Amino acid sequence: MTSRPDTSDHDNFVGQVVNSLQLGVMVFNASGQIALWNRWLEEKSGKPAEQMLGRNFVEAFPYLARSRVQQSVQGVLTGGFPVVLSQSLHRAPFDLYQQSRPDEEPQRIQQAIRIAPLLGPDQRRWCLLQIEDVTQAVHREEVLWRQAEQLTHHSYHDALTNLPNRRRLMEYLEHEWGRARRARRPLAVLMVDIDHFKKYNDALGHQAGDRCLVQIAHTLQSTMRRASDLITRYGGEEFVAVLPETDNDGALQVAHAMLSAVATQQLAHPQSATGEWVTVSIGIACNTEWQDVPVCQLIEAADLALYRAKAAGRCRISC
Ligand SMILES: Nc1nc2c(ncn2[C@@H]2O[C@H](COP(=O)(O)OP(=O)(O)OP(=O)(O)O)[C@@H](O)[C@H]2O)c(=O)[nH]1
Repeated sequence: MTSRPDTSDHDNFVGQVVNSLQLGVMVFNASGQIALWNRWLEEKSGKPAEQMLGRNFVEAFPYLARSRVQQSVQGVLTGGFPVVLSQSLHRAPFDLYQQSRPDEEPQRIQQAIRIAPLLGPDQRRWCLLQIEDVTQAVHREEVLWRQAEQLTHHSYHDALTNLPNRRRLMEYLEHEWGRARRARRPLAVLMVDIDHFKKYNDALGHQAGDRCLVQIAHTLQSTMRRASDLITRYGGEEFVAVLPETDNDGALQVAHAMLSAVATQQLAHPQSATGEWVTVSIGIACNTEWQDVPVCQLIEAADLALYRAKAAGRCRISC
């Protein structure tokens, strides 16, 4: 059972309750003047109630003139409909600060704001504005977002080279392949493979092999010219590039750029039968004759072309 304090002490008691709340409570009277400013607000704003009571919204918060908060207070006083301001759109409208430790800089409080109508003692509509400190919730949300972004990045990128991985390749290729088929536009797939890479590992060690893969990955990436071009690590020492809006001639140009970019690196390969530097072979498949085949056939065609480039002596391109 709850008991009600003596009526004479009631106002003091309500005042005590309001000042003990761990949230900001502000009340505007029917003329829009601040009629209540609780202790939480005094502490977080550094402004005592005596300084704030009787002031209207714009006078008290000039930095919120014509803001969504001011409009909402006015809307509640005139229309009487409660408003909740989304914390992601209106994170910290009021100048309120929290200092966790004396030696720390005060941090601006992230705020969730509710504005609701009240029936005032003058029987007119007043406005209650509550401010909740949601700094920790916002911080947790940001951490979760960052983690989700990292997870997405890891599931679509290769850990060694940081290039998009095979999963990303297949999703992108399906998408672009569908578009190219619908619009009857060209699309090219290039399969790139490092020559004699097993011998490179055997001669220089697996870690040197890893460094070589990273360098070749970045070199191939540097040859991608359009925003829609995508180079991916297909697996092992194989890379696949997707070039939308690119016909066979365009694909040949990119493949030649890849061969020379790799040659320019002059990565010594002591065991290569092809030359003294690391080289790559490239197979090209273009969709002109493949309008109605599934995407895996385009990859297979590029793979076959790559096989021909290898068989013909490596460090070359085959279409
Ligand atoms: N260091 C390193 N080696 C890898 C990685 N992935 C695949 N390899 C190696 O790449 C080599 C590929 O060998 P093969 O498929 O025989 O091809 P290759 O030696 O390049 O010969 P060709 O392609 O015919 O020129 C294997 O020795 C794999 O172990 C990797 O992430 N790091």
